[in-house]
Amino acid sequence: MQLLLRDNGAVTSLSLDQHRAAVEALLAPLSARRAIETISLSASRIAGAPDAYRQRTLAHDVVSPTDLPPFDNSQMDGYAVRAAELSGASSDATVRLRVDPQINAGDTISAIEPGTAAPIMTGAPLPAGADAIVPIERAIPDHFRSTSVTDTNADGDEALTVEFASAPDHDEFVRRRGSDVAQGELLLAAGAALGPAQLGVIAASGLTSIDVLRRIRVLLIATGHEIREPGTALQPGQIYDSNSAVLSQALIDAGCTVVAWPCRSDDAADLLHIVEKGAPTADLVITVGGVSAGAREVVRDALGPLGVEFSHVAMQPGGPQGLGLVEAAGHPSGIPVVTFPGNPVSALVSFEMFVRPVLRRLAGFARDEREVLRLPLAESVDSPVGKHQVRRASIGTDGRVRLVGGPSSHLLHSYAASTALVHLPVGLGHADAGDPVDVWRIDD
Ligand SMILES: Nc1nc2c(c(=O)[nH]1)N[C@H]1C(S)=C(S)[C@@H](COP(=O)(O)OP(=O)(O)OC[C@H]3O[C@@H](n4cnc5c(N)ncnc54)[C@H](O)[C@@H]3O)O[C@H]1N2
Ligand code: MOO
Repeated sequence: MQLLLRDNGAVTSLSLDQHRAAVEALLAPLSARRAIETISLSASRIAGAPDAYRQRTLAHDVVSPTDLPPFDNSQMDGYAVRAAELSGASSDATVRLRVDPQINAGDTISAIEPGTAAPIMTGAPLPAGADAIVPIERAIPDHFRSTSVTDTNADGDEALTVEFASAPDHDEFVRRRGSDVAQGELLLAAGAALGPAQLGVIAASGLTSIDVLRRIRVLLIATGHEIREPGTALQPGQIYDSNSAVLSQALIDAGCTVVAWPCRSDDAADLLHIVEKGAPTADLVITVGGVSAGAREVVRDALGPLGVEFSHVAMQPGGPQGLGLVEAAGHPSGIPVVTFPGNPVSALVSFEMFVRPVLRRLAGFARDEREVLRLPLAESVDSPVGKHQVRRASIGTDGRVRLVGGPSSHLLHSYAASTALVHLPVGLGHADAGDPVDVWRIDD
């Protein structure tokens, strides 16, 4: 690996917007490089392997192979009629029609004779000759009768009949073939996120496989001599690795796949080994920890000489940030590397602020940014004037926002108890109870 694009320079100070723009520019080429994969579709597959279908976006436009609905059919349980035959019907002058055989959903397409009405169920094919449906509630009688029942008409003929006291409009309660989407029309556009309705319309059209964008593959490297895997015994001074869990889940939620490969060492060679081995099958490397001002900072020591540039962003938590392109096998232009600070709250806030929106845009989600609410504070708050501070909070039933825990970036438990992030921008310094602040909901 060698230095690409960036020089290993001194730490620069950046505004939040400057770092956001830098991350966006670094990751932008990922959209052009994304491979396509074909996934098979069926309800049993979706239920059996839900992860394969979650947070997916279409690689190409999909054209409908069929009309939907595929044939004219009834929108109501009722009678299929010729509307013109009932044009004079009123409560004073009802029109009586002979009842044809019943048509159920799934029956083949039949026909009605003039002067007849066919009992028809919702979704059943409209018989030839009919051009309107009268719901059963508007027929006399307002319930279906057995074919063994007969009425005697004025001529003395015995037949099952039905009366109508009003005239339907032409096409009333008829669902015309192709009225949802016609064969050859765009079924779903490239980039469409596949939610329930999108997967449903693909199934309705009879398609059994679709091309989707391959997920962005992230090599996630939590670092630190002190971190250990939960479930193993801790020596004094060691802690369990929470950042691997925090960011794996955050990345999966953003539509990525993750290889979490912690570096439980402060030795730059160990980190470089992980990058070298993991990068060929990844699109993006995210490291956590090892970037501040300590005597040994594994990320800074290992990746600084390779071109990753470290800066201090005017944000708290999440001040120490880094990014760059690092040469790696399988990446002719270098693999993008984003480095987060190690405090777990700093790492997750960094992800929220800089990476989540870009990854969601790359994944094609219409809602890439968090929803911003403007809500009054339930209490006064102080913030560092020169920094954009992000506090953890919850939204009360009174619509006021209550801070959860203090500003320190080790308070992961407070984050876990929060439903919102509160933004206290550069220059604010102090806000009183009742003052409005920008709030992101994070409880979706
Ligand atoms: N003299 C200075 N000290 C520090 C500065 C500074 O500017 N000058 N910045 C502080 C800020 S702000 C932050 S944030 C941290 C960032 O430090 P690092 O990115 O180098 O992270 P570490 O030192 O490796 O860890 C910080 C903290 O987080 C814990 N940690 C790390 N990894 C994990 C993990 N996977 N799971 C759970 N907890 C983890 C680690 O034990 C430390 O307590 O630096 C400040 N210092
Ligand atoms: O900026 Mo550090 O991320 O506050 O704790």
